[in-house]
Amino acid sequence: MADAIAVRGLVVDRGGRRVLHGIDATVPRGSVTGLLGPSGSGKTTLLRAVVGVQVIAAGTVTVLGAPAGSPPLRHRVGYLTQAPSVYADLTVRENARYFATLHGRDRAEADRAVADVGLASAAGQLVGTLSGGQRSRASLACALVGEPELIVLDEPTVGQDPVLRADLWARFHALAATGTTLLVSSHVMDEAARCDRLLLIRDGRLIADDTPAAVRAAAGVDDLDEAFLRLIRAAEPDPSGEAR
Ligand SMILES: Nc1ncnc2c1ncn2[C@@H]1O[C@H](COP(=O)(O)OP(=O)(O)OP(=O)(O)O)[C@@H](O)[C@H]1O
Repeated sequence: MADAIAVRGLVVDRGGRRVLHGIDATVPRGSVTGLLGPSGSGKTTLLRAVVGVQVIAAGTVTVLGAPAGSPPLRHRVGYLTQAPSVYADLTVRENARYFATLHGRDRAEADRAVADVGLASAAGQLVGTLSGGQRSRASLACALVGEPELIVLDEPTVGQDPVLRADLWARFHALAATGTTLLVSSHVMDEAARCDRLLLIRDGRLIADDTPAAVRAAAGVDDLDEAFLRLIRAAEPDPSGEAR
């Protein structure tokens, strides 16, 4: 199966500082791949490079066979940023229908996207009056409504309760089963366990690119939380300055 994303030697500087140090990674089509790592490790920067909104210093990012951010990808890639990107003065339904129109989708598809994120009962509510978690789901509906082939989600489940989180993950896997590729960043380890593959990043370097089972095996523990801690510690330089 061809890869949906191929990242080769990706180097990114932000604010005069190197934040990605030569990342090599692939994301298979039709999978849910989790991007995990401590705060500030470079997850959002990597996602920005994949959707083509990040200036890069070196390397290549190929998405669905084309250079990241190139015009043919505009309707093929969906991106959910951490900051909600919906219109506060429109209702949830109006937002979804607006984004649906941009992608040549009809009203029924917009309404289905709203229902899929559990917002059917708030469809007529102004986005500006929603809770933070609801607003983030309204953004998610707008990112999904065009049915892009690749969906890049930056912490889509922050602020959601456990039942909603489980529903959203079921939705992600249902999309992957139809051939859609999802790349999802998260801080939450129980979400890592739900992924087909994991990319673990620390200080701008990839320290694991594998299945959850292989990550557990590599660390020698069953608990994914503990496995990540071990892999992160193993990648830390020891006091003599040598990598362990
Ligand atoms: N606009 C910016 N200007 C300068 N430095 C930035 C900018 N945005 C991010 N950085 C720095 O780049 C590094 C990586 O940030 P990034 O947002 O990619 O991390 P992250 O893993 O997504 O973090 P979090 O989990 O907290 O969202 C951090 O050190 C951050 O301070």
